[in-house]
Order: sequence, then C-alpha cells, then structure tokens
Amino acid sequence: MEMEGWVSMPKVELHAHLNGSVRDSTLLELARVLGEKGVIVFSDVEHVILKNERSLAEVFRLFDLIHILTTDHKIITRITKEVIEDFASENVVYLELRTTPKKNDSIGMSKRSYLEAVLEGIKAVNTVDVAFRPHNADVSNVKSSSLINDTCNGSTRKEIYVRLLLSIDRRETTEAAMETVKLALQMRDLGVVGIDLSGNPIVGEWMTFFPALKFAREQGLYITLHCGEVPNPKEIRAMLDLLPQRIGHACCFEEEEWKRLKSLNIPVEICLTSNIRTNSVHSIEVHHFADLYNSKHPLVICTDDSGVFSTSLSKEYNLAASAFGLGRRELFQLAQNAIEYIFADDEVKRELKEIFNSAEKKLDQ
Ligand SMILES: CNc1ncnc2c1ncn2[C@@H]1O[C@H](COP(=O)(O)O)[C@@H](O)[C@H]1O
Ligand SMILES: [Zn+2]
Repeated sequence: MEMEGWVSMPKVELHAHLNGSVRDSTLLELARVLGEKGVIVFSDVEHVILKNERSLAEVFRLFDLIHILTTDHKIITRITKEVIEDFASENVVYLELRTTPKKNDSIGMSKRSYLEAVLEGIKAVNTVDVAFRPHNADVSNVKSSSLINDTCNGSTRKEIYVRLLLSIDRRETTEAAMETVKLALQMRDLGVVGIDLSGNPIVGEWMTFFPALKFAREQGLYITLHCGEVPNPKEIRAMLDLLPQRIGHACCFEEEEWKRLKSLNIPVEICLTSNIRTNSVHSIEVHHFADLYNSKHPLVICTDDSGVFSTSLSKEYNLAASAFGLGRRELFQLAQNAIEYIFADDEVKRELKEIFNSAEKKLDQ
C-alpha cells in the first residue's frame, strides 16, 4: 500500500515524547537563534540534529541538546502546538503526549509553569479542533464547546483528542518524582491522565521511583513504564509487579518475563524504528512485534520520538506492514484495538469507536 493509505487511516498514538517529536526545521531554527546569541556553536549542533544513525547513548546526548534549545516557556508552547498539528495532519485521532515537567530556576521555570506552557500550546493549535479536557471535568456537558478549542469552524475540520502523561526522568530523585505525581493530580481536570517513567535506561534505580509510582497508582493515575529497553531482569520483574496499565518497548525480556507479561495481559507500546535505531533490537526481522502479534497479545504501534528518529506514525504502520506481511485490514484492526488501551474515559472510547466504525466502511472502497 502507498504511504497515502497509511496517512489517511485513523490512528491512535500512545507513546510520543514531546521533546522527541519536534520538527528538525524547528530545532534548526532554534539552534540558529541560540548560535547568533553565542550560546551554542550552530555548525556543531546542526550536524548533531541532522545525523540519522544514533546509538542509545547518543540519543540521550541529543536530548540534552534539544532541552537546551527548547528551554523557554514560549518555545515549549510552540513545540506542543506543532507536534499536535503534525500528528493531526496524519490522521491521529487520539494522542497521548508525554513530557517531563522541568524545573529551571534561572529562567523562573517550575514544573507547574512548564506544564502550563504545554497547556497553552494545546490551546494554540488551530489547524484542527482539539478535545483535551476530560468529559467529567464539566458535569453539565455532553460534548460542550468548552472542551474544544473551537478557534475555527466548518464541517470539514478534523478533531483530535489529546491527553497528557507526565514523565519522570530516571535522573530524578524520589522527591522530584513525587512532585511530578502531585502536579499530575492537581492538573487532572486539565487533561493529565497518567505518569510515565522514562530517561536513559542505564541511569537510576527502581527503588528511587517506586514510592512516587506507587503513590500515583494508589491515587488512580494511569501508569506506563519504559520497561526492558536494556537487559535488567530484576527491574523488569519489579516493574511488572507494580501492574502498570501499559509498558513501553519490552525489548530485552527473557522467557520468564514474557510469561509473566503475557499472563498479566499488559498492553505493550511498540516503537519499531526507535528500537532498531538505538539497537535495543538487532534487526526488524527478530523484533518481538511478530511474537506478540501472533500470540494476540495487546499491543499498539507508536513513534516514540518522531523527530529524533525521522519517522511518523504512518511510516511505522508502513514498516510493520512490510516487515511482518500485514495488510490494511490487519493494521486498521490494530489501531482500532488500541482504543481499549487508552487512558481516557469511556465517553472518549465510545466516540473513537464511532470514528473507526465509519472509517471501516470506507476501508475496502
Ligand atoms: C529512545 N528511547 C527512550 N527511552 C527512554 N526515554 C526516552 C526515550 N526517548 C525519549 N525519552 C525521554 O523523553 C525525553 C524527551 O521528551 P520530554 O523532554 O520529556 O518532552 C528524554 O529526555 C527522555 O527522558
Ligand atoms: Zn519512549
């Protein structure tokens, strides 16, 4: 199938990091400005941004650079807007965007003000209608316009549901992780639905994050964890014992861990290009997608970092189709199944099902 077919198919994106999804053109523009100010050397940075093959260690060095370029409330707002518009433009109808709230005293940034800048970005989207507040945030509403930034109207306009996950970075302390969870709880009415644990997988100890994750779970926030991106059987076991509602990657699992994961039936966010580029999986031919798919384990195809890995959700669907011999129907089914694994309420699930049902009728035309 042509790329256009994957672009036009409705899709659900559940694993996308805000700062990993920034357009190259925006990063280059930001780098040029900082270069002119003498903060960085543009030519060094340009080379890093445009480089395609990256090891896991290099990816995390790139994130440090991206964070220098995007350290500013206004820029956070801008990239949030652009990232949502980019996903919407390829027919992602439901997006769970994750980002690490950052504290930076030198520019008066707190985790809360960082998150407020993200929320500003959601409101600033104008190429598509964004439904971003939980339905139960407004008791009087069925689907009132207060939930949608109806800056534009017209019947042909698309709509995208956006929910936020707050990430805990593996470099953080227990206290910092706890602050993120508390912020998520305060911002629940504004579309924050859950917590993610991410960051360089060789950094940090599980017991550092565990108290905050346990608290989050007890408070009813949804949990997804980057799990098994590198071999670490002890940590993988502890992570599964927390019973997260989803996990990301699951690349370096052993027999025992597969058994446990499958018996718990925890959905896996699959990021093919990311796993191959960072060498968490040696080649697409041996990717665990095939085994999970064949054993009908719940899974969802995601991008991880569409900017950093020069990909898109449509490209990931195309890759899955060609690598594993799947057709349009099978991938449509996968996208549709993902509705069950989202962290939004039943009302959103119902509306997504309608979107997929009406798209299904056109599938064979
Ligand atoms: C490639 N595999 C990965 N493994 C683990 N963590 C990753 C990641 N890709 C991205 N992140 C996490 O997301 C942050 C960037 O987005 P935000 O600043 O939060 O918006 C990275 O700094 C890292 O903590
Ligand atoms: Zn990730």
